[in-house]
Parts: sequence; structure tokens; C-alpha cells
Amino acid sequence: MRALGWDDHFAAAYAPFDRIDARPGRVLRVDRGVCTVLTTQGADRASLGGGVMAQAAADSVQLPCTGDWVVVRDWPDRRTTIEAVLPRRTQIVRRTADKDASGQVLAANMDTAAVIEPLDSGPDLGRIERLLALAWDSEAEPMVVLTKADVTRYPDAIVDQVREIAPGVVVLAVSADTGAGLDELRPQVAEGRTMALLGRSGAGKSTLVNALAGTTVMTTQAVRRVDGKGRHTTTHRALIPVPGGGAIIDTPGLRGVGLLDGSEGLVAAFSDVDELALRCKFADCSHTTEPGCAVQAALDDGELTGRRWASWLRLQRELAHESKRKAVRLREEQRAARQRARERHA
Ligand SMILES: Nc1nc2c(ncn2[C@@H]2O[C@H](COP(=O)(O)OP(=O)(O)OP(=O)(O)O)[C@@H](O)[C@H]2O)c(=O)[nH]1
Ligand SMILES: [Zn+2]
Repeated sequence: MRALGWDDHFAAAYAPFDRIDARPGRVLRVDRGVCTVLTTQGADRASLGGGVMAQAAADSVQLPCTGDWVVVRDWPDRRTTIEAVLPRRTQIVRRTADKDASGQVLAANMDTAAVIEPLDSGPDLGRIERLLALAWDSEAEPMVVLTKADVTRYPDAIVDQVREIAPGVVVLAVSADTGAGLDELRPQVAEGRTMALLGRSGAGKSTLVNALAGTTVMTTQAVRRVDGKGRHTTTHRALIPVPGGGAIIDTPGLRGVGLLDGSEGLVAAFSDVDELALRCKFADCSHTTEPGCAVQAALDDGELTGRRWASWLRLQRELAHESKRKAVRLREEQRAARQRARERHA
């Protein structure tokens, strides 16, 4: 348990739940509401207890997810349930596609949130920026891992290019084929540490897991099936213990991730742009035509690329749009509640 990150902090959170038929465990994966939980007694399948279900109904972020430390309870009829999710230290949350735009937790309690981008088709800088905002939001240490370094002739040049758009973040190029760069990554999955991988399908996440965890765990754990729309989806969202070390969390291949309203990770991911904007002559500079605009000056002399500036504007607009949607939804809910109250009193 310690190897997987169990510590005094989680032990203290568990203490109030401690009883003879309860034990702590870490969620390895979730399939349609059934969790596979690793405890000192091995892996167990557990369904959600009533309390957890009630909390999750009010807020989907409360649903147990891969990486969570939970309280499992054994019942006389041999059922096992999850009675509580211990407070997370870190979590990667994305906006779900459904209309109520709630959050979905992709991974919990990781120390490192690694953005995985392959080098076989020139890295998509915009995607790295977006995923980095998510990684910064998680409170874990963000990182960029460029995979398949063996298929490109000048990986170092690309690493430099990516560093430019990832201020304050370690950027590594690795190859599962040649093993290059893997040693620099291993400390992230040392005993007691967990690294989560975030990236699109085909980015090389499973291959990286295999390279770090040794065996071909993923191929045996991955459950590929065709969803209702005939697409192949990888349903694994698994935590894989690393022999002699900590753990890796492989999130499902992300098609697109929406940032949640209130994301502060965006500012952290664009700290260079944020600092530039602070140097403008006017505090309320719109960075378009004002004299003394540091952003326009940086764009002119090439210190800031037009691509990065446009990317920042686009993500900011997206967040603004999200908070507007949220405000509208809140107002509608309040109006409906008032209406119900009136009807009760009528
Ligand atoms: N040349 C080379 N190919 C690699 C490397 N790592 C992964 N690949 C290939 O890239 C493809 C995708 O790798 P996966 O590990 O399956 O990608 P993934 O991110 O797990 O994708 P999903 O499971 O769909 O989320 C496979 O065909 C791998 O063989 C590498 O280091 N070098
Ligand atoms: Zn300005």
C-alpha cells in the first residue's frame, strides 16, 4: 500500500471509517460503476455504497475514479461496497460533453500529470497547451513526454520547440523502442509515486506503460469493445502498479478535452503570456491597438508567436463561454426552484 502512495495523510482520513468489516484500498479501474479495488487482500470488485451514490448524484466529480483511495466494506452476503472516497490530493477533471457540462475525473492522487504527445506526426502544440492547462489544474506536477522519439531525426529540436510553449514544465523525449529517455522518467514512478498519462488515442500511452511496468500488463487489462456508434473505444482507465516502484495511471485516449469553468491552470500554462500582459502600459489593455502594449511588441519582434497568442485567446474565450453557460444554468435552476415554491404555496 505504501508503494502505491498510501501515507499518514490518507491513514488519518481513513481513521473515522475504521471498523472490523472495512478496509482501505486504491481503485485500479472503473467499469460501468463497478470498481476494481486493490487492498492488502488483493484485487476486489466493489459496487457503490448508498452514501457514495447519493453524493455522486449531486456532483459527478464525487464518483470514485482510478487512483482514488477508498473505504471498502464487506457485507455478510459477500458483497463488497465502496463506502467512501477519501479526499483527493490531486485530480484531473475534464468537462463532460453532455449539456449540463459537469466535471468528469480522469485520474486521482497522482504526483505527476504527464501530457503524452507522439513525435511521429509533428507534435500538436495546441493540444499540448490545452492538456497542460488540465495538468496544471490537477495540482500534480505537470510534465510533457514526447513519445516515439526514434521515428524523428531531430528530437532535440522539437523538444526545444515544445519547451517554449511549456514554461516551468519538464519536457522529455522518450522511445519505448530504443529505451531512450526512459531512465529520466522512472523517478516519476518510484515507490510511493503515481504518474498519470494524458493524451490522445495512439499517443503511445499503453506502450509507455509496458516499457515502465515491464510486462505486457496493458494488453491483458485493456478491454477494447465497440461502443453504440460502432467506434472502437478503449474502456480501460487503469492504474498499473510498477513492480518495485509506484504506479502509472493510463487515462482513456482523449478525443478532445474541455476546460472547466474556473480553470486556473490556463493562466499557469500560459504564464509567459500572462507576464507579458502585465507589462502593458495600461492595466486594462486589450492588446490590440493601445500604445505601450507589451503583447503587440512581443508579437512584432517574434518573442511571442502568433500561434501561441491565438491559442491563448481561443482557450480564454472557451472558458468565458463556459462560465456564461454556467451562470445561465444557475439562473434557470433558481427560477425553477422559485416556481416550485410558489406552486407549493398556491
Ligand atoms: N516507433 C515507435 N512506435 C511506438 C512507440 N511507442 C508506441 N509506438 C506505436 O504507436 C502506436 C500507438 O501506441 P499505443 O501505446 O497503443 O497508444 P495509446 O496512447 O495507448 O493509444 P490508446 O490505447 O488508443 O489510448 C502503436 O502502434 C505503437 O507500436 C515508440 O517508442 N516508437
Ligand atoms: Zn497590451
